[in-house]
Amino acid sequence: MSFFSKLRERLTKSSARIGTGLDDIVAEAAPEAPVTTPPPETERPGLMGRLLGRETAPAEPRRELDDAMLEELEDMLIAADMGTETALRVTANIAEGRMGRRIGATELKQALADEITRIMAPVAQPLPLYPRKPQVVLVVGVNGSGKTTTIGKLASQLRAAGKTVVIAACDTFRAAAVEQLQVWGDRAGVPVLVAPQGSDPASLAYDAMVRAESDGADLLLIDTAGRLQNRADLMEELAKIVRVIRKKDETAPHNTLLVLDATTGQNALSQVEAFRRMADVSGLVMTKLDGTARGGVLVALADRYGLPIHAIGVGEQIDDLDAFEPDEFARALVGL
Ligand SMILES: Nc1nc2c(ncn2[C@@H]2O[C@H](COP(=O)(O)OP(=O)(O)OP(=O)(O)O)[C@@H](O)[C@H]2O)c(=O)[nH]1
Repeated sequence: MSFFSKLRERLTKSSARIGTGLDDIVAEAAPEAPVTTPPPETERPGLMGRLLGRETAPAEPRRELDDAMLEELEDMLIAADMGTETALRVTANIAEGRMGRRIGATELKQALADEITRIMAPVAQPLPLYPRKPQVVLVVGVNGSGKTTTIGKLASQLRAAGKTVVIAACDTFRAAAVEQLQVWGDRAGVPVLVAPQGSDPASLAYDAMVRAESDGADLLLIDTAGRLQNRADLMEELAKIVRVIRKKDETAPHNTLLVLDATTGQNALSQVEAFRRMADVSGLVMTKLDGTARGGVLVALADRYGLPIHAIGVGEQIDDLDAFEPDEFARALVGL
């Protein structure tokens, strides 16, 4: 099943479903109100249909767009993790030119999808690849967000594109994390540099730079620890990794990817804040979009930070990393 049908399925099952929410908002005031405006061209039967006397589908319920309806819309978008500021702005834009008009759920969904696409389009950018060798990609994020999995998927895609890749397992604190990365490295056919548990991550990062340079690798992907609860330690650890890799290449790291778990909803926003304070985050990977109805948080993230979304995780398998397609995402999110 494709990601978007998976996402759509989740959204229709979930209590946070935007599409059904929009249907409900329109239906709420619709039954008593007589339909005074003709249905739009798209809802009228075509010429052939009229000639052949085909039945028209029953007219869609409509509701006059007023302040009360806008407020309901705003509340629903906030409940769908879009964040207050973004929900307000999106609602205001939808209202423009439509106030006082009777509108149906399809028009409302289309208008919302257009707004979401407009916000998301600028952030849909694949990971930029540079001629510089090795291109150093520092991968940050809290434990469990999907860093290891994402590095494995990314390494596999880069290899398939003909790039040579080296991975450094710089979360030396957790033996399980290192083992897991080795499994992913094997799957992707990419060497994984490891160090004994508890050893200095920065010294491993340095060794990895030496190895990547001597191998002539195109990219070095560096996994890091994600213990946000020890923020000061983590900040120092990341700063030290950056310091030592700059001894080999003062322009490194060339990308700092923040991996975010989409199922955490609004929490993703505070993780962006925290990691931006610790590292020069250059782009995002949103994982677990296959398992959530909280995709609205991507809109809030894009609207607030404008950080590129390089890829989305849509499952646990090696090829479950997709490019982010704003239009398809918006349509799936609103249930079109
Ligand atoms: N459904 C789904 N699961 C994912 C996705 N990405 C990662 N996971 C799962 O999320 C869990 C955590 O992923 P990891 O890659 O281990 O996360 P991590 O950030 O490296 O965490 P640590 O190893 O604890 O540092 C694993 O069970 C993954 O299989 C995704 O896109 N979709």
